[in-house]
Amino acid sequence: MVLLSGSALFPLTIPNGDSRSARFAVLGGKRINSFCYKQRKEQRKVVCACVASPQNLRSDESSATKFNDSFKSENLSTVREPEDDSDVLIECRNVYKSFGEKHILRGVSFKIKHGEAVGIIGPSGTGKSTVLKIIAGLLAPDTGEVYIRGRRRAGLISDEEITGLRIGLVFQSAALFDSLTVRENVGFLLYENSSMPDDKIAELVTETLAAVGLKGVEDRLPSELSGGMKKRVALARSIIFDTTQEAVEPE
Ligand SMILES: Nc1ncnc2c1ncn2[C@@H]1O[C@H](COP(=O)(O)OP(=O)(O)OP(=O)(O)O)[C@@H](O)[C@H]1O
Repeated sequence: MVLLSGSALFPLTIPNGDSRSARFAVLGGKRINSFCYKQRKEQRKVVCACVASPQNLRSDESSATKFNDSFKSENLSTVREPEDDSDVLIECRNVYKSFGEKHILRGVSFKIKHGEAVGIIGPSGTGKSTVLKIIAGLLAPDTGEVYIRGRRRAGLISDEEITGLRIGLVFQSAALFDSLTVRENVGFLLYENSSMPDDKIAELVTETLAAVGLKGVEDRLPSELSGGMKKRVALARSIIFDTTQEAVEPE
């Protein structure tokens, strides 16, 4: 599962997406239509894409309230309610999150089924990335619960042993290691935590980069890439993380 965060990720093709449909939930604004993209592989992914309107720069409490009202009442919970809860991969139940006096999330509830693609759209500062960070386990909610495959996620990333599930989060800023090449960035987890031979890792890196539309950049440093290329490299890194679970040795 790969989560994407940030408006600058678009337009971006979604590799290996298998969703039959995708949904958008809108934070702090009007809902737009769901969209579909073509099935390309059997592998299942959930992609949460956050898109904020660049001209609507609000981060105050009123926009947060709107966001959550909209989020809860007319979007994720009602666009397409899963008929069968056994197929629910992610559930947020009445999640609240504040930063100091800023009440960002106020009772966010939704379910995402296995294989669905969901986008969260809304003005800047309304909490889209915060939702993703809570799902990924990088932030703990103040109150409320997050369930992944029916198991409660209690907090930060190290707390979970949810069998067979890894979450890759592509940040708005690509968060690459500046001093490592593209190959080393994308293959980082495998170089550090697997016994896979280097040439096999290099091969996987090249394949995954090709899947996100990048060829021949393996030996470049992040500083030699454009902003969009950096994001694709970050996406490739998340995909490798997602697709090579068996090769990675537990710490
Ligand atoms: N660690 C933090 N400490 C304090 N405030 C934070 C923290 N993380 C987020 N915020 C605040 O929470 C609000 C929501 O942030 P978030 O990044 O979730 O918004 P967003 O909807 O993803 O915005 P954008 O579209 O601009 O990326 C913002 O006002 C932000 O300043």
